[in-house]
Amino acid sequence: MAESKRKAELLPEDVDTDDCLTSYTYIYSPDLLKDQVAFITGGGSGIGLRIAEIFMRHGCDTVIASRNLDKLNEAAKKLSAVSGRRCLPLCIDVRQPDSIMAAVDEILKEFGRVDILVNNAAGNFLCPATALSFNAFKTVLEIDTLGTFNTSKVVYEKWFKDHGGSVVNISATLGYRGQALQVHAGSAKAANDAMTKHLAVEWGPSGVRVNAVAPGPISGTEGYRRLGGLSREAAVALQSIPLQRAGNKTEMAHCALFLASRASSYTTGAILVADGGAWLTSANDVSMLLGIASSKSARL
Ligand SMILES: CC/C=C\C/C=C\C/C=C\C/C=C\C/C=C\C/C=C/C=C/C(=O)SCCNC(=O)CCNC(=O)[C@H](O)C(C)(C)COP(=O)(O)OP(=O)(O)OC[C@H]1O[C@@H](n2cnc3c(N)ncnc32)[C@H](O)[C@@H]1OP(=O)(O)O
Ligand SMILES: NC(=O)C1=CN([C@@H]2O[C@H](COP(=O)(O)OP(=O)(O)OC[C@H]3O[C@@H](n4cnc5c(N)ncnc54)[C@H](OP(=O)(O)O)[C@@H]3O)[C@@H](O)[C@H]2O)C=CC1
Repeated sequence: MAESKRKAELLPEDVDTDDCLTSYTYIYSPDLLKDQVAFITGGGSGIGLRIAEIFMRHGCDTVIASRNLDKLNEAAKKLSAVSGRRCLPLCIDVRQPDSIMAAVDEILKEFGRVDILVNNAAGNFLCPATALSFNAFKTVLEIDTLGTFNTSKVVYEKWFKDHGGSVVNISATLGYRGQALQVHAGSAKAANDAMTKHLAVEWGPSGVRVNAVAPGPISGTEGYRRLGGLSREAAVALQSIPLQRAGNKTEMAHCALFLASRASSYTTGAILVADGGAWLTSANDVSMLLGIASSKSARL
């Protein structure tokens, strides 16, 4: 098969824009999430923004929530324009349970329901353990792990407990084999994978499914830029991934859509690995591939 054809098949329409897609071809029924409401943390940028867009293109209204309200307001306008659905931007810090409680009260007042929670908010940077301050490790744990628990608990208690629902956590395969410069994020995401399974068991009887998507390197995102994805070395390193490329945001949104929707109605406690096979190969240490030295004082 010609190389160009093979690559074209691997890459669904996507451009590494920080914006919404200019065109979209449906894989699932356009009505898959019709009239549902999704609450997406960190939905104003990157993977979260694309998840919001794809959900809205499938008939869903969304709430996008994070710390920067200006960014969210701008994103919400664009999302509504491309989808014709409603998007409510709300300011929250997932480390602050009070801010989540206020947001969920607002969602229930505005929409009268919430069907899907996507725990996408996270923080990460490359840093060797010796240079990582106690507060830096704590901060990443607080955003990624406590933030996921805080948001899940509030949504469960205020709505899912009595009405059922679907939780989708955005994890990462970066720590599956262990990696230098990533002890904070790898530990946080590993805890989240455990949390996914625990909550799936505990909340299943209430009709709540809890699943996770575990991405590898996803282009056109802050995470990709922060971890060196735009470097020349990364272009070479990406060839060590079995699918020989980075993933894209639309591909992650399709995984989240599958797990959020009735397409996966008998699936709970699952972690859907979407990393092109990256973690299966031995050469998957980002710092090693990018030639980043893990010196005692390095701060990247
Ligand atoms: C991408 C690689 C490409 C190619 C490689 C090719 C092949 C690889 C093959 C396989 C690999 C497979 C997979 C890996 C690939 C990709 C994995 C990507 C994972 C991405 C995960 C993400 O989470 S991405 C999300 C990115 N977005 C963000 O981080 C935005 C949000 N972030 C923030 O708000 C901040 O950065 C924050 C997390 C620090 C929180 O901010 P705030 O609450 O304001 O906290 P601060 O007060 O600023 O800081 C708190 C303490 O943290 C210290 N700190 C801050 N920044 C750094 C840093 N850069 N280094 C070290 N320490 C830092 C800060 O000093 C504070 O500590 P003190 O002790 O000083 O108080
Ligand atoms: N990009 C990649 O290659 C990979 C990404 N992932 C995961 O995908 C998800 C999205 O990452 P990506 O799109 O790259 O990065 P982004 O930086 O675009 O997304 C992170 C979002 O989290 C929000 N956020 C951060 N801290 C908080 C907080 N305390 N409270 C509320 N919201 C917060 C940010 O908004 P604001 O600043 O307004 O608060 C931002 O919108 C993350 O869970 C990440 O770990 C996993 C593997 C690979």
